[in-house]
Amino acid sequence: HRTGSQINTLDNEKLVRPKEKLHILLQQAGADKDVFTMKEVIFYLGQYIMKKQLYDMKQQHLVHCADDPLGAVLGVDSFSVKEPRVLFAMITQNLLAESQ
Ligand SMILES: C[C@@H](c1ccc(Cl)cc1)n1cnc(-c2ccccc2)c1-c1c(C(=O)NCCN2CCN(C3CCCCC3)CC2)[nH]c2cc(Cl)ccc12
Repeated sequence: HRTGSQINTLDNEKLVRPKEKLHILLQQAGADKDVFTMKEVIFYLGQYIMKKQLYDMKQQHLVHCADDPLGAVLGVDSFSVKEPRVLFAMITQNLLAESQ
């Protein structure tokens, strides 16, 4: 059977190029390059959510981003960090396929 979290089943070392709006958020979280591994995109988005305190203080797995550019980038008002597949799908829509 498969071990590890479902996050690990996605290729963390694949290189991706964020689209403009997502790239701006990653830069605000401290990123200083144009091409990232998925692992780095996730790390910087986590930093962004922390820095802007977008997570729910009571239910810390909930992220409220309706009034933040993150909401416009992901296309949702809020999400749960407990749904990595949904999250990866929203993030992937903001990535340029590096192979093209
Ligand atoms: C496992 C991981 C994750 C990673 C990918 C996915 Cl698709 C889901 C979930 N994760 C678990 N909780 C979080 C999280 C929760 C609230 C606020 C910020 C981050 C994260 C996220 C990380 C991250 O790099 N996480 C490092 C350790 N986190 C523990 C939680 N810590 C905080 C939780 C809230 C209270 C303060 C500590 C921050 C460091 N990057 C993310 C980016 C987004 Cl778009 C969404 C969520 C996360």
